[in-house]
Amino acid sequence: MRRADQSPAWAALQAQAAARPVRLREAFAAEAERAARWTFEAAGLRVDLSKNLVDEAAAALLLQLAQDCEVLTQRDAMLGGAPINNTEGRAVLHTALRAPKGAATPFNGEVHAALDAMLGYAEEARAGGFTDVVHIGIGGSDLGPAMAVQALAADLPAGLRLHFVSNVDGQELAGVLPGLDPLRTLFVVASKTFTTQETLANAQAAKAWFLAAGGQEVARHFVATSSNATAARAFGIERVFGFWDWVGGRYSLWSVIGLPLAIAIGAAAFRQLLAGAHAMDRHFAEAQPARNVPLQLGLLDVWNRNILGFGSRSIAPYHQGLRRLPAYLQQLEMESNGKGVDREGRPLGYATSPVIWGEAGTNGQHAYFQMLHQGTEPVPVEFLLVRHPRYARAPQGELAERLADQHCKLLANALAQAQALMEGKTEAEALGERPPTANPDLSAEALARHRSFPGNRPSTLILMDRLDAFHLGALIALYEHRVFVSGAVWGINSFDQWGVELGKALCSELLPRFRDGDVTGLDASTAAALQWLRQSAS
Ligand SMILES: O=P(O)(O)OC[C@H]1O[C@](O)(CO)[C@@H](O)[C@@H]1O
Repeated sequence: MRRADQSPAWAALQAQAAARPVRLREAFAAEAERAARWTFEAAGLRVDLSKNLVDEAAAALLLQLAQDCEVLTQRDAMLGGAPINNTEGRAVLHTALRAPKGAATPFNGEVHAALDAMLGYAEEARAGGFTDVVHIGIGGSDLGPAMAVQALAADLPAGLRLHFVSNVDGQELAGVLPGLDPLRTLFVVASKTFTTQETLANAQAAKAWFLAAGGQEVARHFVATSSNATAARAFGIERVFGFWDWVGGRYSLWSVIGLPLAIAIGAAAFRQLLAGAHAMDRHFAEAQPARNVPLQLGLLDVWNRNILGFGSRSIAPYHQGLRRLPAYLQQLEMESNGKGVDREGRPLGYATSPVIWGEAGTNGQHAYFQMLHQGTEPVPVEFLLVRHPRYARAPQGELAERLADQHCKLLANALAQAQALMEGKTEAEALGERPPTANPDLSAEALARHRSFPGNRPSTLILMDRLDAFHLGALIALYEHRVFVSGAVWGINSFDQWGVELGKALCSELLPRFRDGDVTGLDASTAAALQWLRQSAS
């Protein structure tokens, strides 16, 4: 299997970008079919790549690159259950979690037994008189359910509140507990390993609060989702929903880690989430390379990162329910592809994961879009738009009209931003403008330079009819597979995360020093900070 830089297409892509850079204004003027050509459909999602700096020559070379790097062979190995997480000797089978019952996918029987048990319990909990569910987990054991519960808030039953506690900073838990009735609260402790410092600390504290506040029947009020049932039981939790080592933390929403989401939206909707993801899996497995959306997106990511040199990508969901999507995607992409060596441990000579960041629209517009439009470094932006809003309680009368109008404003803002990034404004176009707030002493030419926009800044539109469980499942699976594709081209293992270990180990060494004040052997900066923090804490 070749690595990206061993493919002849690699150098050809660099040459292509240097010799024939794409100018979007001109490309749209010259290509009547450009929007249609670069718009793809999969599993209910419509993805428009036409405002990216790509052309037919680049597309052909990217497909050649994918072929040389055997991306589709790697895809088939993943789907078939080969141990592609080579540093941990594990298969990577989150796709098996959303395959329908009876499908010829690995572990189908075990998967559906665990799913049925989890969904059966979710329905039990929904009917069990709980008013609050507190989910305690971090990283992949938090971000997926936390993001999805917000995204599907319209499906939550009245009278049920979901809380997510992840940070070891006790202020988060302390902000949640006081509003709770221990007799009507369910705690779900989620940790694949059941060794994670933050989760265990929060779970211990929650249990202590529960007992002190008059809670009884820990077995009814605390359940766990973990692949380490022994540790969960040692912690004192009887009911443990298990899963397998071939489910990576950041790919675990589809497993029992999705329990709080299942409680929030119900078993039927959770199955819809799986169905949406499975529809995307099938598309990824079966669609022709030229129309395969995850493949095309993953290759575009390589083009943007390595050939055009863009160091980050901004996620702009124009949907308040998707406000945690950027955080979710940060883990998905940066923990998966933030690697510096290839699968054999050889250093890479090229960049991997971009920085992923963003904020829900339109809020981001009033914060950092200035930089996106006029900053010195172009940042590809991904706009997510939903045609029909959904509300937990349908607004009535004038409010309904006003909110419908606001939805149009939301969508118009998203399209306008993408347009502005692409079209820009030349100095000549800006020359005649002098807004009342402009300094009268500034020359017309200088002002025009301040008010012009370089344009030609790439963006992608991802559209869907409505944000329901099916479409959310498809969307997340789309992102999972595109991350897989870029990782496969880069020749890296996208499914381990050794980079988180050093900090964890050093934290364990530092923690006792906070108690005894011993700074022996520490670097001067760490020692000084630790001593200062100990003093100010007392
Ligand atoms: O589910 P666990 O084992 O508590 O791990 C939580 C998270 O911690 C990490 O290992 C990183 O520290 C993630 O990969 C994982 O999602």
